[in-house]
Amino acid sequence: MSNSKNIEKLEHEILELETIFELSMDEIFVTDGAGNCIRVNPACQKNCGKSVDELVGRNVRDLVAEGIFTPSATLKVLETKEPVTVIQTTSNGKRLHVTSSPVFNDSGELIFVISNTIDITEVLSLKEKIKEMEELIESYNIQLNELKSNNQYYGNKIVAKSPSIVKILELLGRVAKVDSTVLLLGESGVGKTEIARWIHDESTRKNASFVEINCGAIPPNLFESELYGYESGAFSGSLSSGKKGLIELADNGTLFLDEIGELSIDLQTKLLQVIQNKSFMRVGGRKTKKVDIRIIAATNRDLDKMVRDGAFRQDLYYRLSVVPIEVPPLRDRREELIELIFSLLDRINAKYNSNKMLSPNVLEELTAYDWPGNIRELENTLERLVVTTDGILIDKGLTNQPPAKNFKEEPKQDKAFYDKGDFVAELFNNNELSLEERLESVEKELLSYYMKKLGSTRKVADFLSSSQSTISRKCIKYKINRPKNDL
Ligand SMILES: Nc1ncnc2c1ncn2[C@@H]1O[C@H](COP(=O)(O)OP(=O)(O)OP(=O)(O)O)[C@@H](O)[C@H]1O
Repeated sequence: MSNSKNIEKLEHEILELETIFELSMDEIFVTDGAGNCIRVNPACQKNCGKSVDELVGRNVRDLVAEGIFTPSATLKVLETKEPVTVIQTTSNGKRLHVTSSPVFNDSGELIFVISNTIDITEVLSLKEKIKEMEELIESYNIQLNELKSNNQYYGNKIVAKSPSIVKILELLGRVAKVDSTVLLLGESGVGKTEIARWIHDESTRKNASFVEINCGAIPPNLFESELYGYESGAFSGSLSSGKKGLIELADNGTLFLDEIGELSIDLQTKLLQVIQNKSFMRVGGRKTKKVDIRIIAATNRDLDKMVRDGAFRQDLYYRLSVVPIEVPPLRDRREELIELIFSLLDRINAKYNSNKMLSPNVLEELTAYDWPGNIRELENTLERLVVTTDGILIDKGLTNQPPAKNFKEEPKQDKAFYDKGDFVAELFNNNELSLEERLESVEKELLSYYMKKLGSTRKVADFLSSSQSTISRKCIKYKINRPKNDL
């Protein structure tokens, strides 16, 4: 090959190498054997905030002394004459992975140090986040195991850590074995139903039914047929086979009379007869039936005052309050707030097949809040946090969304539904209607009522213990108006 051809080839190779050097996204930093920068590519600007001109000619000792980067892999190579890798921090906060290698001449003198630098700021910050998350999971696991072992005596479902609840459950554990009637008093959402179920599960009746009657939700004109059942042909529209009432369904088990304070005096009288005689007669029947039931009643009303005001029968009150128990509100049970939060979160995660966790900040916010709506309000709030958070970590708490209202409380006090006597009469008296049509008209009436009252499918689903998708589907089916912003 001629000389000129050789020069041309060399020039081409130099151009090729220079282009690679200039365009490399990773920084290449070259010093002489004394640590003076003789070459660096433009990638240095984003790594340490200095341009090529500001670095070439400078000694690495000065650059380290000025805090432009530290530590220097070049200096270590100058000391050890060996290739070195370090994690470097620069003056503009970047974290760099730097590998430096020595280059020797034929006489073994170190003539260059060549450093290759990769920006790993993002990788390191992700690594730190993963480590934090792992530590968080570990701390939650420890807390969870502690909670589980503390809670063994009361089973996994019911949280009992505060001295007041522990005392109540100890007493009720003994009462559960005998058939004494228990009256559970306390604000709405404090866990009266949960405790009633627990008594049933602890009793010898646990293999028979636990039948819950919400006394405030049964329309008065259906009370007898619901509670006592009816014989075939008892009234037009009744099932030809007759129907067992709730009292009969609870035979050998527990009858839980929730919201007992909502019963009218007339219905109180009927109930008293059942409790006294442990017997009843189906509507349209001729024979009384004996039942073996254990009664537990609950209310958030002041029954004592209702008796004084003549709104509740004194004899029924005495019958029910053999063992009266005042369930304290959540604000007086702060010791078990964290346990409750974890237990409810577990339940909600299982419901949504998710695995969300609370950040320490949100946990702190939840434990500092007063929870006027008690455990149900806490449960609703947690459920909302779970369904509205995208990632696995719930890190936005109450400040961004006010705690869920205690939806169940409001309509329970409202008697508007009971005024629909005509609607109920039509259901029973219009013989043209099939069973399907009658059921649909009840469903439509219920949903229109609660949509008006509560204003969103989510709240109605919550109140009626259904899913939001079911309520939405039924609203569409029955052409029930939904607010524009209904989520
Ligand atoms: N000790 C507890 N441990 C775990 N969950 C609980 C506990 N107490 C209550 N809950 C949960 O809190 C919610 C409200 O409790 P519950 O329905 O028993 O309250 P309540 O006093 O009967 O309310 P209301 O008077 O409105 O009927 C339920 O979802 C229940 O499962």
